[in-house]
Amino acid sequence: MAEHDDIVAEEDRVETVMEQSNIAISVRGIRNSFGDQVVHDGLDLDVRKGEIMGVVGGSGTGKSVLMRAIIGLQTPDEGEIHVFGESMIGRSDDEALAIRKRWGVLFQGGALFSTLTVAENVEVPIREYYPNIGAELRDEIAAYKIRMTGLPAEAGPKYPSELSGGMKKRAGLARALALDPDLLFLDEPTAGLDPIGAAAFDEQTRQLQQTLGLTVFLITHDLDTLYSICDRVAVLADKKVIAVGTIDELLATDHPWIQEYFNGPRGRAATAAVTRQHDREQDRVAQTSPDGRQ
Ligand SMILES: Nc1ncnc2c1ncn2[C@@H]1O[C@H](COP(=O)(O)OP(=O)(O)OP(=O)(O)O)[C@@H](O)[C@H]1O
Repeated sequence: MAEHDDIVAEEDRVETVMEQSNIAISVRGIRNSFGDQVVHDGLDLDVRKGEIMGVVGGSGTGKSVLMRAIIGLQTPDEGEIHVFGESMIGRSDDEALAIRKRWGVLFQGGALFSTLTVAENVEVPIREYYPNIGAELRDEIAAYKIRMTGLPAEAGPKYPSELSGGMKKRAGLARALALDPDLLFLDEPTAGLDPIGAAAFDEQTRQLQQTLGLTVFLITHDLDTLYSICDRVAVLADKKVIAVGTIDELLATDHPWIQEYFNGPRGRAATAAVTRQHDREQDRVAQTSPDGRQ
């Protein structure tokens, strides 16, 4: 009997290790507060490697605070946060450095330095983390990242004030990609963009995620973004993550906020848009495949 228990315990341990090796971000039981205001209490979340995890919730539910806690800008009162298996809480800056180099962050609004050009902004993390890289290589990397995000090369010498909203977001994305990250944090990347610009930004994010094998933690209020590019969605409410899953899985829950959010008029419009897009793609495939010749 004891032997059987040992085998079961060992199997559980192996399963846990394997499961964890597939996890990029693990958050367990965190509590975040500001004075008397408790923003999170007992919040858990796992983000799998290689997925785009959308993070939604009403205004003030603590989506940005959660992101800031994961990247070490906010120290939780309690709980554990692991990124790529490394504990992020209670680490010195030096100890956290190796992990910090593996992520890039696009803050709300882009957060570009207004006195630096786009290229200089992209070079900031390179200067910070790799001070021995020379100016010529730094310039080359910046130019490459700028092109990668769909900006024209001429954007490099421009200042943020000379860019449109969409270009600013792309410049912020180029800076987030400067160190070839494995993990990308995007805080409301399409906020303030017109629908065409937002769809183009989503498409860019999806392409980058697929070609670079990125894991993406994406805070958004944009239903189109959730439907078109997120593999799973985490819903914040009541100081916790109340549900995680594909949109279909979330729709199967009966939480009133989730139902209201995804089944309200905007949710239905986003579903209809995705269905139309899907039908168009099916038609295109049917018309171009030899079997589908009409
Ligand atoms: N530095 C801070 N000091 C005090 N309170 C803060 C601080 N940062 C965030 N908060 C509070 O924490 C709560 C959660 O804020 P957060 O910005 O994470 O919300 P959010 O879900 O991202 O909201 P939104 O969707 O409106 O961007 C808010 O009530 C906010 O006022």
